[in-house]
Amino acid sequence: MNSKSTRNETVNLGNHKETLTVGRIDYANAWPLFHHLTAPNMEIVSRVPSVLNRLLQEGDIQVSAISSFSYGVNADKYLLLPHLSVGSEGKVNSIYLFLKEPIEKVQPKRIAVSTTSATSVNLLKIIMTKHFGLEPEYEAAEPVLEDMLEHADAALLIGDPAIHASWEQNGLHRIDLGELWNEWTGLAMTFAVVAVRKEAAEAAPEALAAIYKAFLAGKRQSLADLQPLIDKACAELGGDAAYWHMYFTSLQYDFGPKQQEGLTLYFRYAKELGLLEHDVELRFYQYDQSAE
Ligand SMILES: C=C(O[C@@H]1C=C(C(=O)O)C=C[C@H]1O)C(=O)O
Repeated sequence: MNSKSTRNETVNLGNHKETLTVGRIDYANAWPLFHHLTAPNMEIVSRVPSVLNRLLQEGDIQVSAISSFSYGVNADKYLLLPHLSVGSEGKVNSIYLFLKEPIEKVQPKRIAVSTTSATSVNLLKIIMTKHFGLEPEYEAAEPVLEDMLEHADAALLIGDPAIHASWEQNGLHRIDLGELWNEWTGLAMTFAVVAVRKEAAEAAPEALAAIYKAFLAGKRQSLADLQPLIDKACAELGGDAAYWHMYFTSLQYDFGPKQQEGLTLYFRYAKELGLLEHDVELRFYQYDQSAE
């Protein structure tokens, strides 16, 4: 083999194995999907959900965990990676509306909502309108509870800041949005999905197949032994092992018929209220082992 053909071989390999950038949600809720995720031809960027939503929408990254609402907005451009999500059927423990007064007693007029969220902000609007029959004003705010409540009657937090606020003795009332959704509709709620841009799925099928396989393997490994995640959470976020065991086992990471039913109803309500412009169909990436 002369040096020319060797070089060509390398170039060909390079074309086939394009690198994809994968967006990772920067909160504990997504750790079971990402903690063990490794694949060749992959770079990872860690951000809060709203930033990942924008990076994937603008094509700056090709694959990402995103707010499920953002899938609803961009469904024509994305495919869902099957069997991957972050959600709950009941308490989610990290998506809370904190209120100065119980909602049965005082109707909130102004609600500050975290700039990091898309799914939960719109879920809150659905719940306020359709469940409580209320039309409060919403203002986007950085996720700092005290500041949010300076000008508002209630505040929506998600992710790690919501967990930390739930540990404080702040005298606030709180509503767990996953729990309320489940009591109201009887269904599960999916807050995050993992999506790929269609053109990336076409351009880099091998890299995508390898990353998808790594996602499934990494999730399986995380759920088979939660201890490394629990240890990391105690060290980085505080709290004790019992709390984090409860937290990771309350969340759901699959995206089966139950989760799809709940998310489909959420998209229907969002469309009814004008929060989404279109009906949303769930369309999936077809994993093809021979593509690897
Ligand atoms: C479970 C959670 O769900 C998160 C909520 C999101 C949203 O509201 O847009 C996005 C991603 C999820 O990881 C959480 O915040 O803890």
